Amino acid sequence: MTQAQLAQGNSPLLAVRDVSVVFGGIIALNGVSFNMHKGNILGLIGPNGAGKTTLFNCLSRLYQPSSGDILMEGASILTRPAHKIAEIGIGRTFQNVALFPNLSVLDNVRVGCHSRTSSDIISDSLKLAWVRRSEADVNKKVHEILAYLDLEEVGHTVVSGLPFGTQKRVELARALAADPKILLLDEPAGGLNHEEVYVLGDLIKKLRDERHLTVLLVEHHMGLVMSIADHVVALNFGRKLAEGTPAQVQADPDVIKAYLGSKDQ
Ligand SMILES: Nc1ncnc2c1ncn2[C@@H]1O[C@H](COP(=O)(O)OP(=O)(O)OP(=O)(O)O)[C@@H](O)[C@H]1O
Repeated sequence: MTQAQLAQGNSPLLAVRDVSVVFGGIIALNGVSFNMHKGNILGLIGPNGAGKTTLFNCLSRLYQPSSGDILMEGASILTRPAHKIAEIGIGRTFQNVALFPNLSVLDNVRVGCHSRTSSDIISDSLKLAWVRRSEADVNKKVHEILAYLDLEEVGHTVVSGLPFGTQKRVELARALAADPKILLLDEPAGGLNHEEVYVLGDLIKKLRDERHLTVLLVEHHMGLVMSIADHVVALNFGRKLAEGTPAQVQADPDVIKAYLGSKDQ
């Protein structure tokens, strides 16, 4: 058990309970359960078609499980629509980046703050004092996040003109702007070069250590997962194959077999 788990009495921040997802005749997830503990990085791995994206989409509420439950701080998230998950502290990034390409970096990150501000059209148009205060707070926060992620220099640049690696960092900045407790990262290393993956790994660890974020990382890049995850869950054919520390999962015969194929093949 990690220090973080000991400190919180081992009750999970997020609990996946016996989750199954069936698409027509295909069982994409079959009774998957695991816990995510505060301040941990959890790596979700598995070969192609294992069910990682399906589970990620359940956590971000794009898919509704056919059975089972997902609890955040003890309360089910399954009644919440996808556009309301930021309010309960779940942030996400997308595999292929889903920013507003024609807006600046600053404006994209401002959008992320929106889920945590409570303005309305009348207060906005009258520029009431509390709206002005809230705008100032948003600007302060956006600049703090850009500085944290080393994006200040490109703050006024339109996103579509930026390299892919930088766009991924902008997406991370937008997710952080909503003050998430849990950050769901969908293949963040996809499309990055060796050096960028290394920098990304350091950044994710920094978010855990300095901002006390809990991170779920769906990733094919084994080097990244095994070097930064506190806990790893391996899926195969929709079932949980193994879980434990990176070293335990890497040494698990069923995991090795799933990745390499059996000797008979
Ligand atoms: N919308 C869908 N409709 C029908 N079947 C689906 C759907 N989404 C996923 N599946 C099936 O569910 C299974 C799990 O797929 P999923 O995409 O979750 O796996 P994955 O581990 O993310 O794979 P990859 O690493 O290739 O992205 C696969 O058999 C897939 O074909």
